[in-house]
Amino acid sequence: MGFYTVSNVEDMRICVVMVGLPARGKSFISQKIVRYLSWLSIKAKCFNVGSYRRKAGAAHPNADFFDPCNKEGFQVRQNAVTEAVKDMMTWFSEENGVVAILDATNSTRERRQWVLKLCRENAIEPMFLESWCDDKELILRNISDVKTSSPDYEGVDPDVATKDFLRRISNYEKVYEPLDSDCDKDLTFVKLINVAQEVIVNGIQSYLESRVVFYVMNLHIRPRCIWLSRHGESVYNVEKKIGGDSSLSPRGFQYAEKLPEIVRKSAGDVNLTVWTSTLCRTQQTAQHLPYKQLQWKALDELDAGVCDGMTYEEIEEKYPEDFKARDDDKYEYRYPGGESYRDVVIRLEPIIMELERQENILIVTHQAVLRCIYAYFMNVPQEESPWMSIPLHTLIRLEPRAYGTEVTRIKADIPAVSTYKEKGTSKLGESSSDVTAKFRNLLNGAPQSA
Ligand SMILES: Nc1ncnc2c1ncn2[C@@H]1O[C@H](COP(=O)(O)OP(=O)(O)OP(=O)(O)O)[C@@H](O)[C@H]1O
Repeated sequence: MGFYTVSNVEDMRICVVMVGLPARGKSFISQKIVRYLSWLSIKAKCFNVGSYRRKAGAAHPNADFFDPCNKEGFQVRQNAVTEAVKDMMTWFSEENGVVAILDATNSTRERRQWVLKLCRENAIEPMFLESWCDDKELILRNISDVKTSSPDYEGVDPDVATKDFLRRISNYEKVYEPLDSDCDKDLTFVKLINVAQEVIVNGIQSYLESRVVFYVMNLHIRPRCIWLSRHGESVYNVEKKIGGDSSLSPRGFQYAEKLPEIVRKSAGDVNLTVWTSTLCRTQQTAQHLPYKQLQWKALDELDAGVCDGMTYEEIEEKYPEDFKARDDDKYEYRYPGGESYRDVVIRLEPIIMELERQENILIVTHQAVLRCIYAYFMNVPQEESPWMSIPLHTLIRLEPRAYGTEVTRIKADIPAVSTYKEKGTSKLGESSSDVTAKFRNLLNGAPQSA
C-alpha cells in the first residue's frame, strides 16, 4: 500500500505538457514541480526532450537546425519527442508514475494534438502549461544565466552562443502558436504570462491538477536567500530529552546573542523576516534579531506523543518495539499519540508555499522540521531526510538558483551537545564509522566559521 499526502492519487495519471518558446523557464518550472510533488510523496518525473535530441546525435546544433524548413532537423526533433513520450508511457505503466512532465517547446497545435491523442489513448490526463514571456531583458538574462553554459554550447564563446540562441528563438517564433482561450477552450491548460503577473487557467479537472496550478502561480524568480537555524542548545538537549518546551541552556543563550552578527555577516543589509515556531526555545533564539518576526504553529517540533519528555534510552527501555520500528522506517513511523515525518511534511506544505512566494526569510525551528524543509530545497529522498545531521549552533544559507539550490553552512563557534541519534542505538552523538554516515554527509560541506 502506498501512502499519499494528497487524496485519491492512486489511480491518477497526469501528463503536464510544457509549452513555450526557448528560454521561458520551462525546464525550471518542470524541475520545481517534480521536486515539490516528490516531496509530497507523489511519484513525478520530468522527460526533457532536449536531452533526447542530444542523445539522438544533435549535441551541438546551431540555430539553423531549428529552422522549420530544415527537414533533417525536424526529423531528429520528432524522433527525440517520440522517444521521450515512449519512455514516459513505459514509466506510467511499469513504475506507476503519477505526474509526468513533457519538457519541450510543444510550440504548434499540431504537435500538441499529437501528444493529446497519445495521452487519451493511454488514459492519461493531459494538462498543458505554457510559459509566455515578452520581457526582452528577462529573456536575455535567462540566456546568459543558463543557455550559454548549456551542453548545446560547450566551448562556444558566450556572445556567439547568445546570438545563436536568439536566432534559435526566432526560428521557433515562425511557427509558434500560443495557447488561446478560444481555440484551446476544450483543453485543460494554465498559461503563465510574464512569470505569474497574469495567469489564465482553463478546464482544470482534478484536485491534483489544481494543486500544481496553485504551486506554479506562487513561483517567482527574484533573487533571494533562505536561512535556516535550529534553536540554540536547550535544557532538554543537555538532559538528552526529546520534545517539551524547555528554555535554552546558557550556551543556547550565547548562540542567541551571537546570531544577529552571524546573520548580518551572511545577509548584509538585506531586510529579512524571521519565522519561529510557537515554542519558547526558538523565540529565545530569535529574540535579539532586529527583524520583523512571525510565529508559525506549523514550525513546532515533531510531536513525540507518549514519548515527549523522555530520553532515547528511556524510550528503548519502555517502548522497545516502537524504538525499533522507528529505526526501521523513520519517515513513516508515528509516535503513539504523536507524529511521523510524513505528518510533519503535510503540515509544512503551507510553509513551503509561502516560502516560494516570499523573498529573504530566516527560519528558526527544530531538528525534524528543519530536515523536512531542507529536504524540499535540496531534493533529499524521503528515506534519507530523517537521518540527516543538522547540528546545533549552525546557520544554513540556501540560495535558490535556476536549476538547484546552493548551500552554505556557517558554524557559530559555540559548543553544543550533539542531538544526533544513529540507527540502532539510543546513545546520542555521531561516530564516523556508522552506516548512516552516507546520509549524514548530505549536509556536510566545508563549513565556514562565523
Ligand atoms: N515563468 C518564467 N518566465 C520566464 N523566465 C522564467 C520563468 N520561470 C523561470 N524563468 C527563468 O528561466 C531560466 C531557465 O530557463 P529554462 O532552461 O528553464 O528555459 P526553457 O524554456 O526550458 O528553455 P529551452 O526551451 O531552451 O529548454 C532561469 O533563469 C529562470 O529564472
